Amino acid sequence: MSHHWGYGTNDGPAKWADHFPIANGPRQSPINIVPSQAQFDSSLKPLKLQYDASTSKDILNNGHSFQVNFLDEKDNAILIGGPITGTYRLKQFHCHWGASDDKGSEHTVDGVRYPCELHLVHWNTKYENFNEAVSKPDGLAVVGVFLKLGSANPRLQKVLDTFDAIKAKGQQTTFLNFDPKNLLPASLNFWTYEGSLTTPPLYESVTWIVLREPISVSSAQMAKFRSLLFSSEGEQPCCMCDNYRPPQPLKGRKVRSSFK
Ligand SMILES: Cc1cc(=S)c(O)co1
Ligand SMILES: [Zn+2]
Repeated sequence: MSHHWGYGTNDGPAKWADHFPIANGPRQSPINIVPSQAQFDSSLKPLKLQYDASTSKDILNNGHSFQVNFLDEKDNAILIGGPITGTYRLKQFHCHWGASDDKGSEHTVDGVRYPCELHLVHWNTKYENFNEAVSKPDGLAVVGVFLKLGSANPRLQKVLDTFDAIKAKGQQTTFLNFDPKNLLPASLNFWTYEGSLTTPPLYESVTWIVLREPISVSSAQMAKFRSLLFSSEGEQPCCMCDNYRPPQPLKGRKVRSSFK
């Protein structure tokens, strides 16, 4: 049976180890990235996000975040190159954000927190499907993109415009023809390290690819993220915010960079 977990005082990140002991494992995420300690690796290939024929399906409030789901029966939207070998398919993207603009990202850079972090989740097609891949050491590759306070982001606005239809946990609405490539920054320079899901079950199955260049988000757009609810319709409304896990111990892991 899947155990209830959340981001509150009684069920939040500090309590996750009670039911998911891997929370104290050797390759947990997120981490604080220290650029001066990252090692440039010239063997890293350029990152390729081939999303041309991406087929978004719907957008869901799953009680932890919003999630845009993609058809992944074919190689419509794939990730190749970078630190990975083989082909990984885009399954979904979601975000983590704060109750105020001074926090919200999961990864930090020299201790700096962004108001929001976007995760594009891909699974290794050497496995049958996402559910097979999600628990394997080389099962997933997640591209992380920081959102930095600034001008309003018109591409992001298309996602935010669906939020009134998915305000409560369990609500879902059709969301077709959205190309997440439009959410990427100009530069695909990245840091990479071996880590985990940042939510239970916290499987240590993720090759993390964190882009150095953030994309912009306005304070008003951040307020729209916070209009979502953790709670279901009819329950006491609980604002969906601070749905981020703080940085975890590096435990000797190396962070590599694709740039000098
Ligand atoms: C599969 C998956 C990955 C991440 S990073 C998350 O937050 C939830 O689910
Ligand atoms: Zn995530």
